[in-house]
Amino acid sequence: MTMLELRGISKSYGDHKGASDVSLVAPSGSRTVIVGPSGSGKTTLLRLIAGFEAPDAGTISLDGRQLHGAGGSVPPHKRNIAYVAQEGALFPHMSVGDNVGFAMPRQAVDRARRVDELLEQVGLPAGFRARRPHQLSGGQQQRVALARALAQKPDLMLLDEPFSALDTGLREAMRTMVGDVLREAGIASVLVTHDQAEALAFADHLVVMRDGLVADAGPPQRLYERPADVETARFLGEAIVLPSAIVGGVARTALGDVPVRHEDVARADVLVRPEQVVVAAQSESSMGALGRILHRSYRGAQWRLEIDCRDGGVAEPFCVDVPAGLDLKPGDLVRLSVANEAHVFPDSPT
Ligand SMILES: Nc1ncnc2c1ncn2[C@@H]1O[C@H](COP(=O)(O)OP(=O)(O)OP(=O)(O)O)[C@@H](O)[C@H]1O
Repeated sequence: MTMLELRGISKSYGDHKGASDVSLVAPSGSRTVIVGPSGSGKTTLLRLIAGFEAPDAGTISLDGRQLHGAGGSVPPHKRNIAYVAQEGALFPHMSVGDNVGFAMPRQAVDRARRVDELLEQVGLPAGFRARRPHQLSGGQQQRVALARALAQKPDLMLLDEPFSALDTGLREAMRTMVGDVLREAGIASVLVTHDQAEALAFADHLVVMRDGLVADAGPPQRLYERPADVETARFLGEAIVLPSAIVGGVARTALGDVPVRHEDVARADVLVRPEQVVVAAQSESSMGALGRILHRSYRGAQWRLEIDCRDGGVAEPFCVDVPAGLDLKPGDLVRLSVANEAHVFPDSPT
């Protein structure tokens, strides 16, 4: 079932196009992530969904109820949508308890109990209720902002880069916590981020934006493994793009023959992810394409090798992680092959 539906949404700021004819369908109860480079239109889309701005064209509906369209626009406070911004945006002059209880009637008898429950839900002790925002760390402020948003009992939670000010470890912990809290509360969400790893980890429905347009959308695994185009592939991770001919379900590439699901064509671009590349010392194997190690960097359990296979026909050097036990150094020659199926880009030249 469809939860959120945007049809033909456009929004310009003077000559700048924030969003161009965006259509997007988020499934019911989903955790949708909008990801894209800076300036691609992610925040614009979120603000249009929240109702902070009106689109120049198009319709927006939530659970079958039209929020914006020919019939007019529902004001933001009547959309029952919560918005958590990058910095949390807590009211600085109010206590944590008053921030969280902001949307609750002041005289409600169970207000204090409900505030404590919400604080507990986001992992904060009830003792924090009397503190002011400046007495909290960045992560704690984000937890309070989330509790305040949950207090609204929204139909949809919009999260605009809510973890970007946090350091890596805390960021991951917060992301997991937010995902769990939203799942338990049964609240659908749309998260905006420019971080592809975060997008892949949080999403069950991923939307990649570029220049105000939706470049690709679907389950994250599908987008990572079978992206619509080369730019999306590169945005979501390291991508080795190999021109090839396809004959009988096999792509003839510079890194050897690779099975593909595609009809025969004389020329197609094939995507190989680095984790599919098998690297062996030249002394160990005489099979596969020949490459040379340009650099290596230590990553604890692995080495990241930058490999040059331009003589073999791969246009650019690429990086592959190998187990730390594999003693391969810059200058060494290696044999390369590809494991598993590869993806053929649908817009490949034929
Ligand atoms: N209020 C505004 N006035 C003029 N131009 C705007 C306004 N808001 C956004 N834009 C422009 O619209 C485009 C999309 O901006 P938006 O903030 O949606 O991008 P974004 O993908 O969220 O970027 P970031 O990751 O840097 O936050 C940009 O070119 C931006 O300069």
